[in-house]
Amino acid sequence: MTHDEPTYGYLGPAGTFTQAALRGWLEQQRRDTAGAVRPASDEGADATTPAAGASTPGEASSHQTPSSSGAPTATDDLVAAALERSVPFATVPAALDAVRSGGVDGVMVPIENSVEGGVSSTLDALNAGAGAPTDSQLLLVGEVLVPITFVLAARPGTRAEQITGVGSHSHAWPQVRGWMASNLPQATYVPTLSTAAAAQSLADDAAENFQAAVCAPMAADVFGLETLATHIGDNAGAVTRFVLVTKARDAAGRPRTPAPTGHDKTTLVLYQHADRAGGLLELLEQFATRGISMSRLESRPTGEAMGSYCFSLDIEGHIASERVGEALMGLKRVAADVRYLGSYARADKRPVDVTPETSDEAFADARAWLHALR
Ligand SMILES: O=C(O)C(=O)C[C@]1(C(=O)O)C=C[C@@H](O)C=C1
Repeated sequence: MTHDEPTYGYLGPAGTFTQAALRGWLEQQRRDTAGAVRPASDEGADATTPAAGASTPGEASSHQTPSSSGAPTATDDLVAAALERSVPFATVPAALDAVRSGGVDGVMVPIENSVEGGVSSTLDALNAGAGAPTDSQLLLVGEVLVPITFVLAARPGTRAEQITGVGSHSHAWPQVRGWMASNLPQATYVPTLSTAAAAQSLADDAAENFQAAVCAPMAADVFGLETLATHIGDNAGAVTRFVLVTKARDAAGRPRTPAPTGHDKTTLVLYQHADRAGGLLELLEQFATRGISMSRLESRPTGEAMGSYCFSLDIEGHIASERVGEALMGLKRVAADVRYLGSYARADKRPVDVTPETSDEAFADARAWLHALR
């Protein structure tokens, strides 16, 4: 993009949880850059480098912090303006394509839910471009956690007994299945592209085979629906994790990986050479021997043949650290393909746990020792 201020996309329409995640990420960026205080790092973060994410769309600014009085501030205005410029996309692949083509600078997409697990469509769409030429590769540069609260919404005046179908996103429905079985057993599920898309169809009188939507409270507001029931999620603590995706390189050809913060994670996709006993163990050993903890691991079909899988995973630590770098080199030797999807700050800011024998210093000492022997 050539304009000064970045433009973001999200899985839309307005009122999705993904839009809420984008708002949360923009607010966090503004707080971080306004505060401009770097956390102490165990992973090579350097007090002179910009805060994580500042090299991504969102950009550093010297604007004031939000006021404690609650009065609107310049920071609030900037977030509101960024949201105003943001673009809804009907599907995750469409949103990622817009980043690749330069139509937007970054997009927020759902990747993992605490009840339903990985969002397969996102994992597959991210991986689809990861083996592509460098100029169309994508990079994860940040994450956001959003607590999920569902409502049942319908056109004003709709009565419960008139509801024979309920529209929602495929990841939302399993999170309310118990409530539906107890409260609307007659209703069948109708899949929609997002929770807010179901609400929008009702508002537009375009819903086919459903009279109510499972969506965020915000979507019911945006589309002028009546809320028939609140807090209908089966798990009150449900959380969805979203990631901000940009192009791997900016217009000047610089890599966009944000600087280490000391509380980073790295997302990878690994391919085995051939299915054989201990194949996955061989990949995971690369992390274990370097004291690297994993926070997500799932297998996804490669689509090439029955039983052919790759592994999508998140590990603790930043690619700039010695231990993660060494693990990636180890993987490069033993795996058929290693796809790096990004290193970025954890939303919960939990510091990476580094033991003395896996610290950057320990790796540097060992290398110096070997060098002296050779
Ligand atoms: O449909 C939405 O509102 C979304 O933002 C998508 C999505 C998802 O893909 O998991 C996000 C959070 C909820 O868990 C359900 C749906």
